[in-house]
Amino acid sequence: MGITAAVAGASGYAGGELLRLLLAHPDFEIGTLSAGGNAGSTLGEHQPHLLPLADRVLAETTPQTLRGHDVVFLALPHGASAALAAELGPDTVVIDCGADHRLSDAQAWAEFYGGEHAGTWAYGLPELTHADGTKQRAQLAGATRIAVPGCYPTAATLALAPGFAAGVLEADDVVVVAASGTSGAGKAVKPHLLGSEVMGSMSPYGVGGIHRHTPEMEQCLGVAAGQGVTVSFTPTLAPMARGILATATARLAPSLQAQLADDPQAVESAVRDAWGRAYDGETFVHLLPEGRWPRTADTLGANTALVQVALDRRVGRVVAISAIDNLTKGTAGGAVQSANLALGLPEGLGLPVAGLAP
Ligand SMILES: NC(=O)C1=CN([C@@H]2O[C@H](COP(=O)(O)OP(=O)(O)OC[C@H]3O[C@@H](n4cnc5c(N)ncnc54)[C@H](OP(=O)(O)O)[C@@H]3O)[C@@H](O)[C@H]2O)C=CC1
Ligand SMILES: CC(=O)N[C@@H](CCC(=O)OP(=O)(O)O)C(=O)O
Repeated sequence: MGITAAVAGASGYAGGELLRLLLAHPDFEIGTLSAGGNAGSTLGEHQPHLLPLADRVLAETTPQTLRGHDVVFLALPHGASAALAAELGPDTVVIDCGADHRLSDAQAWAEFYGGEHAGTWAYGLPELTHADGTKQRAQLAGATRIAVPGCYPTAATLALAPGFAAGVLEADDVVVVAASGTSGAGKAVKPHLLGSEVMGSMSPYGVGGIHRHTPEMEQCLGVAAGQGVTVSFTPTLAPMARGILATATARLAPSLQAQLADDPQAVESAVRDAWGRAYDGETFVHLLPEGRWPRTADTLGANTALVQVALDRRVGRVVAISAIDNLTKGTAGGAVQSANLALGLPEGLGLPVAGLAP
């Protein structure tokens, strides 16, 4: 008998991507599928691409329907997971795709989300490089409660963390601008996501340091730097269903700044080496060869992050770019990768590394 997995929020985008990946995973058996108002309908009505599960009836999302599985994946709106997880028993591995347990700073939670902070779970970004050179995956092995990162923080962190861990970047001048496909906003109907609004146009939103992923990026990069990092983040909406392209820039650390005029080549090598070291041997995060740039199309449907880094010599800034599929590495793929680690399975088991381009 395989490892039994329930998916709450199965009718949504994140839930659908979780099920696509779980269907291809050799060790998971898919148990309860649940939803909110759509409970009682079949999965096929909401996820027609998941043919093998089309006739499964969606249960209500309650502790009773989710109990009795080895793993429960929660792909629910913010605020729904704490009460459910409390009823699931300490031995059940709970993987939460929502934001409720990502932040360790209750004040940041109150400022960006409002309401009471539900507590902090192990942060599910295995490739996050810490200041001491270790990786976040060490904290996920055997964990029973895991918070899956937000999609933008996944992209921004994987782009910049190597530079902070290696001490080549300044912590107080980080700028991230990222473009996301519309599936990042979920399935619920929103006027600004109508096809006629999105097609043929790109638009910014959450401008001015107010997007709730800002403190999450600062938390991740702070772990990499071993000190506080401040980030100016601007999200934009792109006319595509999936994908995030994050462009992140940060000022060079003072020692490298000083070296720039005399020996720019040495500075460039120090920068490239930092990223090369961090991602050498990683299955899902790739530093591209020099001169090649990340494209969202190359990550579609794959649990990968493609990263490139360059030095802007003229202004002494490092430019790091990453591409992910927001629903795969940015949500469901990251969730399954973390579940593999929690359960002692090979980290990459069942996860795709090949994208869908063009
Ligand atoms: N989309 C993305 O790229 C990312 C999403 N996430 C997170 O994943 C979670 C799900 O997001 P996403 O799939 O995009 O959202 P969707 O709106 O597409 O799906 C939401 C799911 O939750 C269910 N649901 C809604 N309200 C309730 C409720 N009160 N009780 C039980 N179930 C409910 C819905 O069921 P019904 O159909 O019945 O309404 C649906 O299955 C969110 O926390 C999101 O922040 C994280 C990273 C990236
Ligand atoms: C395009 C778009 O709208 N994206 C979402 C982020 C998606 C994500 O990662 O969400 P959670 O933190 O909610 O899990 C947004 O900006 O709110």
